[in-house]
Amino acid sequence: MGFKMGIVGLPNVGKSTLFNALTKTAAAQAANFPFCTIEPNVGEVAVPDSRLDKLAEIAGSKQIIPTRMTFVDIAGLVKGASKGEGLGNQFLANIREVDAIAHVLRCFEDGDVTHVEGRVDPVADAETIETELMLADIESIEKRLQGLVRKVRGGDKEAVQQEALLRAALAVLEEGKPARTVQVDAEDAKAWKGLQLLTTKPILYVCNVDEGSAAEGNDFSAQVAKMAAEQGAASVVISAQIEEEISQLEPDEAGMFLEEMGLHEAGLDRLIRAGYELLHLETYFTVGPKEARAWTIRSGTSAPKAAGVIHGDFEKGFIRAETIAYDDFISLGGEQKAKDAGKMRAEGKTYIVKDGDVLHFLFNT
Ligand SMILES: Nc1ncnc2c1ncn2[C@@H]1O[C@H](COP(=O)(O)OP(=O)(O)OP(=O)(O)O)[C@@H](O)[C@H]1O
Ligand SMILES: [Mg+2]
Repeated sequence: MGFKMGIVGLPNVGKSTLFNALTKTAAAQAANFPFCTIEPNVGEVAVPDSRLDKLAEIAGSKQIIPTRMTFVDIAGLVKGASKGEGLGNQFLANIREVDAIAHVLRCFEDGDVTHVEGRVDPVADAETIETELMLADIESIEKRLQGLVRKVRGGDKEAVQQEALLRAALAVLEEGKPARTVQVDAEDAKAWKGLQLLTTKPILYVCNVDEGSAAEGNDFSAQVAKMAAEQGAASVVISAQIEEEISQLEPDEAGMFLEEMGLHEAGLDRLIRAGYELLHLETYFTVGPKEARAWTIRSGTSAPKAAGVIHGDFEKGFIRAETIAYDDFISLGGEQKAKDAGKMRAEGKTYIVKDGDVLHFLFNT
């Protein structure tokens, strides 16, 4: 499965710098010129979770394997992109494939780093990008509606449902609002998601600030936070440049550096967690002497589906999940002690896995 966040924004705002920091590589070329990135860069990032270390310590696990999330560094978008300006709309398709958008906004002043609009104004930049995504959605909806005409006439149920959803999206888009403002009934949720409209993707605004503002943010990031709150979106403050420097350091060096900067944790950890929350993701654990491992599920996932994240056979042959809540595992001192205290539950097919559950699956082969 795996969840994907797309890093989106105007050219030269620090997207590739952020990507390199996240993936602790220099895989993406980051440089002070617009349209530096053309082909998307894809990387997997470990999701930080201190619970995993505690579980491993108690169980004496030899290996710790965090769960992962994919980030995609996408080429810069400009005004008119949906009409072929800049690098055009070829890479709007890259955005279509992601589950959520990390929208990087330039919140630093630096005369040496070119801003494509010649001024620093993150709220206006956000609107520019959102407008392009809305225009791209309108264009793709109009095309798709034409393609559906025949099937709808023929009474094809799926086509009728799609048409209704596309029209609902088009109505709000034509009022200048993103498609995510459409209220969708539960029975349409799956078809709605299947439309892959760009402006239905949840957004995390990433305020890329100067070094000195990494701890507290600045006026620009405050404006973004206000805008995000009005939209019901999330925002984080980060200095991509510093994060890239930190990502090159050894862990204890990085800790000292963070303290000097007045930061409690790397901004990247906050960003990854915010992405996780944005997608309503949760973690369960498998813990043994060999390894302690974290796995990602959507909140509300049943035990067999959760088992399927590890292996399809686990889902198909699912019998039950021996379950210990994280707090019980920790406070009682491990699996055996939790079992002795009657805190290991046998959960069946209808059990909804909870964040932090320590699971052991029993299955037929
Ligand atoms: N917080 C920051 N403070 C100062 N300079 C920064 C900051 N973040 C990034 N930069 C600089 O901005 C320039 C552009 O960065 P980067 O190449 O990451 O942008 P990009 O958004 O990927 O651009 P493109 O869309 O062209 O691929 C680089 O010179 C980088 O060092
Ligand atoms: Mg780039």
